[in-house]
Amino acid sequence: MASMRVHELAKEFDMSSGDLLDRLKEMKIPAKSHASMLNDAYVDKIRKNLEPEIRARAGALEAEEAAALAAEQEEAERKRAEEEAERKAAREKELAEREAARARREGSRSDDDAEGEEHQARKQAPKQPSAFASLEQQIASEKERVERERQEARARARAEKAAAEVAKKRAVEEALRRGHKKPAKAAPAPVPARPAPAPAPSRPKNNFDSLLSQIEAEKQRMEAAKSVQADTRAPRGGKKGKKGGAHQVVPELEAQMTVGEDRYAQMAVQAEKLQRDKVLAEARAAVAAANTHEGEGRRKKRKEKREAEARERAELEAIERGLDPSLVLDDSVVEIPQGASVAKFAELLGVQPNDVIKRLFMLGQVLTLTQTMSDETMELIADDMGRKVRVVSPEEEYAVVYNDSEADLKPRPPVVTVMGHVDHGKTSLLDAIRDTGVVASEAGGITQHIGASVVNIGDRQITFIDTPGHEAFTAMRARGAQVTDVIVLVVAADDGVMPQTIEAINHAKAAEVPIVVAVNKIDKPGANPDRVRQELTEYGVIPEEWGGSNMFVEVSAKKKLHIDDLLETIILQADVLELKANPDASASGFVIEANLDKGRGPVATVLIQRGTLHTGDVVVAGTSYGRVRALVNPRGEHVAEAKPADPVEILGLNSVPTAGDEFRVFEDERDARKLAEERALRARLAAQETKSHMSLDDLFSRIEDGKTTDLNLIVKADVQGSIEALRDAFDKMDQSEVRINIVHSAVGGITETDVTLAAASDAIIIGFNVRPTGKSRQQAEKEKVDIRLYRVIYQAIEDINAARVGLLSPDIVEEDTGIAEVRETFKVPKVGTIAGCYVVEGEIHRDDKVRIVRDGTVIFEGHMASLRRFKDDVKSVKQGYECGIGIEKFQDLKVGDTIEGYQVKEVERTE
Ligand SMILES: Nc1nc2c(ncn2[C@@H]2O[C@H](COP(=O)(O)OP(=O)(O)OP(=O)(O)O)[C@@H](O)[C@H]2O)c(=O)[nH]1
Repeated sequence: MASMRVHELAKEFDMSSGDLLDRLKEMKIPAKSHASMLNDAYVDKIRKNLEPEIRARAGALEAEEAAALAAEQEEAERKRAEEEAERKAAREKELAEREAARARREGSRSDDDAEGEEHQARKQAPKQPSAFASLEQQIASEKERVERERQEARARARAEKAAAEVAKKRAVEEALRRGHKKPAKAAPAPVPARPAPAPAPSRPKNNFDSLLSQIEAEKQRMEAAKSVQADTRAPRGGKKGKKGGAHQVVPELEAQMTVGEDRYAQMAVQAEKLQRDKVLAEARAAVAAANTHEGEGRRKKRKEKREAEARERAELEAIERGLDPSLVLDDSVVEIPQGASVAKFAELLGVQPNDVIKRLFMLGQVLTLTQTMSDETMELIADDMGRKVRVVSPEEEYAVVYNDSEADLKPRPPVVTVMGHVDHGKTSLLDAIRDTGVVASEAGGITQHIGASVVNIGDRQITFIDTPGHEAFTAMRARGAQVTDVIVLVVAADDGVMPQTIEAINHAKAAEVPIVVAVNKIDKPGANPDRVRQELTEYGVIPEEWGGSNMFVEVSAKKKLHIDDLLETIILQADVLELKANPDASASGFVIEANLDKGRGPVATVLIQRGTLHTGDVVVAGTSYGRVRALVNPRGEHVAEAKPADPVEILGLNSVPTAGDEFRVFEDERDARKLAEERALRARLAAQETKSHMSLDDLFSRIEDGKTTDLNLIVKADVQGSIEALRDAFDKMDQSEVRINIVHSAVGGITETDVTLAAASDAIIIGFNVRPTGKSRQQAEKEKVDIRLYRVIYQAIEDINAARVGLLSPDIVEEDTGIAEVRETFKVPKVGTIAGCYVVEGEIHRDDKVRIVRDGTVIFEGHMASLRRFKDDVKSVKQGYECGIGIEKFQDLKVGDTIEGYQVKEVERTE
């Protein structure tokens, strides 16, 4: 036996669910609502407990019903008898009255016998009442019949209802007895054979005052009945099924209607059927609605099921991949700063750093917590973890847009770059300008090379970028550093327009910078300034006096002729440009030169473009940052501030920035540090990412073998300008066969890290006026990293070009002999400085050429003046011995310097 719900059981017992719940409570059977499920045991117990009660109730109901029925029947009988008596009395009274009237009429007729035929006819009229009397009787009997039938129908309905109730109770008893889940379906509700008739038309009054009105009423009733009947037989086109339609046709019902059956009964049956249909229709609609609802519910459930399955799959996958499943379900994108360390990456993703390290290891990358991850690696690892990340560059993070109002802008000096063909006199002209300007008046002629100079003409200032030539200009521009307002194009009057003159014009035009032409060397006999003017017109540089827009000045750098004119012309050109900047803001600009100063540490010359820079300001310049310890102007003076277009040296940076780097003052030192460190990490990473192995000697054979098309270089130099110049030269090389990549470049000696990086990225190290420091040389030998040292750029370019075509075999090579370390220095009168040294490597010879290396940088090259052991001159000193060394024309030896001995040897070409 299955379980049942409370309401089902309540129905079985013909009681309300509430009542049953109360009883269940008494029986201590747990059930909360009508929908609560009752198990078999409880159902049995309930039945057992309630059976007597139900039985008794059914019995009581039966007796009660029988008594009520009897009383009702008795009452109906009594009423009927009363009515019958009333009717009889009325009829008798009426008959008596009629008899009396007739008697009266008989008496008067004997008095009126003499009246005529016509009168007789009229007199016969009183015979009419007898006809009406018959009709009256008919009406009365009809009314009587209707009333009787009505009474009988009522009694029958009551009896049937009582019988149905009794049957139902019996069924319940039967069910209880048989233990059925549900009682036998209760007898269908008896359809009253003769339900209450349709409302009768206005009932005639007992005294029948107006027979005509009664007749009329009867007619109306008949008509009404007829119309009802007609309606019930209306054509099938009727609005079948319309809610609330009282006279709809039910075809199956029509068939049920027997011709002889009482019309009212038929109508009642039909009404009931209609009612049932209506209920059914409503039920169907409700079911349909429920189905629709259920449909939606099902769809929703299906969707939820699908989602749950997908989630489950993702979770399983995550578990298989060793992930925290909850992370997989997180769709949000995490922003990670570029160059983030493993620890930072893990922290931002909210994952275990060990997990990240493990995954990195699986990818073949062995990184520690503090090591940085590349953009690609971060994305790979994140993807591996089922996460989404977006790598944000520091520039993006700290992006800033300057928006100065017109009122804040003040006039500023112009910034000028000198360009021109080789040997046309750029350097000489700059020197001449400096001599003309205030610098020339400085005592002792000490000039401070900071990468830019300032000259004053009256109360006007002009800033010159010291590095002449378009290489530096282009290199700066390539890095987004547009610092030049005016270009002075130097053209030798005796030589005219040459290839680099044209290049310079093109660069100036590309940068949309106006050109002032300095026709130089006019002191020379073969000088022809007009020819220069003429030639320049071909390249769109047209003198003002010829209707163009370019100002021309004829000068002699050597003889310092018309230098003032040139400066005034530059001022004029600047006035045309209306150069302005906001001086009342935090400073920003570009690094134009940077190096590592022996005594002062990292030094950067910056050109202020906006705002005013003060000592004590916190700045970021490329990957460097720091608080400005001192500001030095081009005259070597310490200044408290620098304004727009001022070049100034910054002391206090933590490292050497790169020429072309943007610099900016930060309010918060922590932000400055963060940006700089992130940039530095990114730079290191970029260097680390390139991997392969290379030597300049086998470049050609590799190209032939089709093994490589890349030449990776690490460039170290004493000044940034050399790096930029080399980079620019490489950019111009034909790279169709060999692509040259500078994977890392910096100012300073060649370190062990450089060698490691070179080994990792299969790069060659190129050094300009720098030397390997510490154990880097040994490491390079061990790792077979090719280190090439040069003094001039063109040698490096020549070598690389030669290597590309397999011609690399230098005629002359420098062979290192030995290295001595300066442990002490002595001032010897009339001789100069003598270094007390210790030979750490090889054997150093008296006739060796020497390099003096300090902090990895070659600070001097020359010859030995003396080599002594104790007081004796010796020819050589071997590793592990002490000696005294004097250097020709160099007295600045310091403890910690290394003296490298080498010999220049001719080597036969190997091709
Ligand atoms: N007669 C004469 N000689 C000049 C003049 N200006 C420069 N020179 C000479 O021209 C040569 C080249 O001068 P630089 O100033 O080195 O020329 P540059 O354009 O800087 O050369 P690079 O740096 O090699 O591109 C030097 O020997 C100068 O002395 C001048 O006005 N008259």
